[in-house]
Amino acid sequence: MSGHWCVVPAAGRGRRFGGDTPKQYLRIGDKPLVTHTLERLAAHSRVAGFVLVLAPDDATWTRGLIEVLGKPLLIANGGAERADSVLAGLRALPASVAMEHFVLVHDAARPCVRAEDVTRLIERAVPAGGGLLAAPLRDTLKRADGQGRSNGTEPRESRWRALTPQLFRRGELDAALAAALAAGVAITDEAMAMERAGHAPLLVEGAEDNIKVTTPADLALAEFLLSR
Ligand SMILES: Nc1ccn([C@@H]2O[C@H](COP(=O)(O)OP(=O)(O)OP(=O)(O)O)[C@@H](O)[C@H]2O)c(=O)n1
Ligand SMILES: C[C@](O)(CO)[C@H](O)COP(=O)(O)O
Repeated sequence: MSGHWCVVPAAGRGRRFGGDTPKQYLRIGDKPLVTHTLERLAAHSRVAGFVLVLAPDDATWTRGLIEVLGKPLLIANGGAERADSVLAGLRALPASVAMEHFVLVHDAARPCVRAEDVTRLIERAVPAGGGLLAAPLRDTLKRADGQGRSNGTEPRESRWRALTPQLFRRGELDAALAAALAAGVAITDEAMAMERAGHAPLLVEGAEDNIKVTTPADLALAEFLLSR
């Protein structure tokens, strides 16, 4: 059974997190957040290797930092936005990864991803032509008026929160991201670029605890989740 390479965007600055150290290099226990993410994915039998996308000036953070057991790890330079970084990562994949082969994209900032969710995504999204882990919205959704008050309630039926990994054919995702970036469209996940290109990504329900570390409170929650 063949494996899938994974592009891991890790070139962000963590502005919402604050502080001088980009959040992906903050330590949880004895290792940086990004290493937890890579090791969790590397333990999955269907993950073949990684392209880790780093900010060009992050070399000092990564020296000797990333030991991922037993799987190839390539490095690519990230861009201004996450979508730029993901496209750079796709273009750094080995030539052995054919354009029709499915590749995973997973945020470095999501260290709690569950192996069974990655398995479910691969098994369901490959036959469907591509898809993403997502969680159905279970809270009531309010629309803010800009002055800190609610001025309405959004329908939550058929509303899902996109997670990662997301899984698409290398060539189709490259083309969709390149087209969206060329058109100046602000793309926040791979599925958005694929939707814009006319695809219908499969929503594969994933665990709510596959959190993205965005704020200090998220880091504390990730530390708890990883300690279980
Ligand atoms: N130009 C960018 C921006 C983000 N990312 C990565 O994409 C993932 C999700 O992005 P986010 O959580 O927004 O991280 P930051 O962009 O660092 O956060 P902020 O928006 O608060 O600066 C992270 O692993 C981040 O490192 C990236 O590779 N390249
Ligand atoms: C890709 C993502 O994690 C799906 O929810 C999210 O869009 C990333 O957003 P960010 O602002 O780049 O963290």
